[in-house]
Amino acid sequence: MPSKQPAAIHLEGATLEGGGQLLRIALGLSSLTKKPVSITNIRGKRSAGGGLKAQHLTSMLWLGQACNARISGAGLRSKEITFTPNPLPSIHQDITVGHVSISQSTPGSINLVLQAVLPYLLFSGAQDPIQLRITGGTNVSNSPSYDYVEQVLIPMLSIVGVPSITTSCHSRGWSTGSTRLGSVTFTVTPLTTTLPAFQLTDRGIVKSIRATVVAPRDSEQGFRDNLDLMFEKRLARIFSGTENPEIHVTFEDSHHEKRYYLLLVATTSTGLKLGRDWLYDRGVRTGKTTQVIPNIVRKVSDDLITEIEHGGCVDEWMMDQLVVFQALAKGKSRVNRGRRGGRKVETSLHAQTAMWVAERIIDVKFDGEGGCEGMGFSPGSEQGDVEESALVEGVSKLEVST
Ligand SMILES: Nc1ncnc2c1ncn2[C@@H]1O[C@H](COP(=O)(O)OP(=O)(O)OP(=O)(O)O)[C@@H](O)[C@H]1O
Repeated sequence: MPSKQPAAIHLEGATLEGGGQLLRIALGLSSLTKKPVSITNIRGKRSAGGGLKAQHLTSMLWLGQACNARISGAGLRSKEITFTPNPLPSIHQDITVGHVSISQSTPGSINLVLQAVLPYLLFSGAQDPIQLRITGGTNVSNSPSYDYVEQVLIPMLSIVGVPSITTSCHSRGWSTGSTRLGSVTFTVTPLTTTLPAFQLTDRGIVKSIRATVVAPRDSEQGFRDNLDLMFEKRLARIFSGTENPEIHVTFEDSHHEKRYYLLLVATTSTGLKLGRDWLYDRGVRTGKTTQVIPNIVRKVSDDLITEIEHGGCVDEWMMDQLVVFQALAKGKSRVNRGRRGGRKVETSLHAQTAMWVAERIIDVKFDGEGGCEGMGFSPGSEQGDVEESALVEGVSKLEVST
């Protein structure tokens, strides 16, 4: 006999970090497990009233289509949604044919859309690589840049056992001062078996640093000189214990006087990546650029040294971005977050939020020390609570009501 559809799991959107990440993780896990979720007070800790921005709405609509969900409340600035995946087995046609295209008409972060849909694509049960093309912003404040995703996130996912993800950036899109959108293709190889538990416990020593600068052409020499000076002064702190440290600097013209971006990535002897960056895309006026470059170099190198000196295996951003994979992996994964001032590095608010959401939607528990016994999600499996639902009959395509 068909069982009743379970009540939606309610999440208060202002909890902990109270931003868009709560929604992305909730919808990603709901789409996979088929458990309905309702979120109220969406982005309740953000200014300007919160609610869904275009980036969040786009991600939700795509996930809704992918898992054949019934959605209520889908609209810009909406503060309340209910997302009810169709529990019947299905795999979206775009995934089966291996081409997914997600277009944004504003420079909303491409990489946050990726964050929303990646777990679904990886665990979809698809057999072949999927080309995922997303338009929007590649370098957007308060989000992972394209460069961070390529140089830190993807290598770290590979270390934890996620199959190959390759990227190709067709054009950059910045969060201000442009109508030009960026465009990136990610080629994602889905998992064919459960993701095994992973152990990020041994940090090793820093062997190399890569500096990526994207800035106006006439600032290239200034960046190179300031980076040289910084490495000279801080070599011992960055490369403590390394005999032949490697430093690579790459420069790309941002073609705009107000667009400055610097990413520093440390690679350790155990292959781990720690990254810190700065996006300076406004408020730079001619004549003041002499101050901008040293300030950016100082800020980013200070932040990277803080990450290096805690001795942990992840930087602040990676800490929350790995949570969903720990939750879905099979067995106990551990992430060493390092120590600062004689105490363990605190769980970031973003990471606490991701854990809170995962614990509410799936049966996992984080131990507060970087450990979690994951649920062992099988790619393509139907893990919702509903056996067969009469209630969702007729839901064969995305339904959106505002
Ligand atoms: N400089 C950065 N490098 C890498 N990742 C970053 C960086 N800044 C933020 N992030 C990541 O971006 C995500 C931001 O989530 P958050 O909820 O704050 O964003 P959002 O969807 O833009 O929502 P909101 O507009 O509500 O802040 C987190 O996963 C965080 O780790």
